[in-house]
Amino acid sequence: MAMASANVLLLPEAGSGHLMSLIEAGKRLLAHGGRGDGEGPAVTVTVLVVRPATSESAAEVDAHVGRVEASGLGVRFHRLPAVEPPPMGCAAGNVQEFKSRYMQLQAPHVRAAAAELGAAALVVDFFATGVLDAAREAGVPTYVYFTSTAALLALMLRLPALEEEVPVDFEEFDGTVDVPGLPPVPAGSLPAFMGRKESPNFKWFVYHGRRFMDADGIIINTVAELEPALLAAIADGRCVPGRTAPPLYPIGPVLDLEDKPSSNARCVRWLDAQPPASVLFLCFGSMGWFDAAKAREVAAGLERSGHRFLWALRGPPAAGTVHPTDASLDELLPEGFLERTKGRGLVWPTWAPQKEILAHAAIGGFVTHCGWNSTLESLWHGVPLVPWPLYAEQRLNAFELVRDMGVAVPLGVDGKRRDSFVEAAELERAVRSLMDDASEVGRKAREKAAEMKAVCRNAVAPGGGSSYAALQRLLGAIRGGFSTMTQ
Ligand SMILES: COc1cc(-c2[o+]c3cc(O)cc([O-])c3cc2O[C@@H]2O[C@H](CO)[C@H](O)[C@H](O)[C@H]2O)cc(OC)c1O
Ligand SMILES: O=c1ccn([C@@H]2O[C@H](COP(=O)(O)OP(=O)(O)O)[C@@H](O)[C@H]2O)c(=O)[nH]1
Repeated sequence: MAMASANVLLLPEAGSGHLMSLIEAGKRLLAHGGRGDGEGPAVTVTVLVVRPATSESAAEVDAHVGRVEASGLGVRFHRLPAVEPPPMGCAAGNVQEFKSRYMQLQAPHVRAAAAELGAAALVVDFFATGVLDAAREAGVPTYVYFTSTAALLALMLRLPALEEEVPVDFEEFDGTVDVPGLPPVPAGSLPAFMGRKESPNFKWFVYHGRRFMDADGIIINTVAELEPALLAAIADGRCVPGRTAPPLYPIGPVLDLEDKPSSNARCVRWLDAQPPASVLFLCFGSMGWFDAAKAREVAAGLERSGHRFLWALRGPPAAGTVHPTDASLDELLPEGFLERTKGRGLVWPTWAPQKEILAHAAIGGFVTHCGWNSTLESLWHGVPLVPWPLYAEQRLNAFELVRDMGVAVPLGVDGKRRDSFVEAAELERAVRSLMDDASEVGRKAREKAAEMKAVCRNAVAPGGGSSYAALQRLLGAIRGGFSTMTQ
């Protein structure tokens, strides 16, 4: 008798960044799934869409879901009923708690959807471990999809023990923290929201760290060869001694890398006229923005460095929103800056076509907020980095890029006394150290980035690649569990 397709349900966090990443992973499952032994595909993928709590986020999610639906790739969508958000806004300081509680409230609807849609497996965002029990009760094997690094995963697995081991709050701790697989991590490189142990955000990350161990597997957007020591430490049980970690599936880089027609944006055309590897690109993710005080330091640092640059500069979000606005250059930049740097620099005051820019031969370095997607995009194109972390887990990413992977040169960011502030002289120093031909530090970072480009591309190559193989193992596990369920 022919076997039915295994329907894999995906539960992304209710916002567009994590949703896009999980949908990309879903596309890979579909593409690798192949044909079943009947007429249809071996695997189908259905995204459970959680209604975001804000209208800003809902509009983004609707737009992205609409695009994927229209693409005809076969990803299906199932909208979960609306739930009343937890009684708190998305105010600064409680974001991790809000996301975790909001996802936990979806549990009854996830269980109902699993029954209605006939789930072979459920893959949940890392903010959604609060639905694991409901999935287990419904008898559905459940995997966590981790959108960030193996370093953050190792830290979160270690967090319940670290909470006991470190006698004070991390924000008051001057020492280093042991994350197996990383050099000792200075407390200042831990995510800021982990600063106080009594904060709900910290407690939720401890909770998620514990719950990851209950999953049937952890799918992670990294490449085995990018973070080998960390993945080995997790798999060998060094993060949670005495317990066997769930199987790990490093399937990255999970990025939307399809060839798209050129955007023909003016900033890309401007790059066409620049020499190879001569331009420094500065861009700070979907939520990074600068006030005039910070922007003036950047302008002065770039001007004094003498290097070419393309700077995607955004201004503060409008009241009640999280996304930056287009920059008002007159308000943010020092007088005369644009005239003085004309020809060797371009300030781009709106959303930039980042992937196309990083792919351009003129780009020689990237000053980044260290968002993990931006980092992977940079490595995919072999572009070395200058890390300027701003929010979420980015301080840890910055530490790993410099100290572990060696693909970045260090930048002194004052995150303790001043909110991620960088002095002009420090930026100038870091830019020179990456971009000057004579810089030994820069040469090493460029070499490492080129090595990582090869690593990323080899990983997804059909047949021998490590990410390709991890996807095959994952599909085998899902299909194997499914055939047992349907016998
Ligand atoms: C990784 O730790 C955190 C990530 C986030 C976070 O959450 C998030 C939620 C959304 O609904 C939409 C988003 O765009 C988004 C982005 C985001 O941070 C970025 O996530 C990327 C992965 O997709 C990547 O890891 C970047 O480095 C992050 O900057 C939020 C958070 O606390 C609020 C985290 O601790
Ligand atoms: O001006 C911009 C800013 C960001 N991005 C894209 O937005 C994503 C940002 O994801 P990341 O994980 O780096 O950071 P986040 O914005 O989620 O903090 C990446 O794919 C970038 O290419 C972009 O295309 N243009």
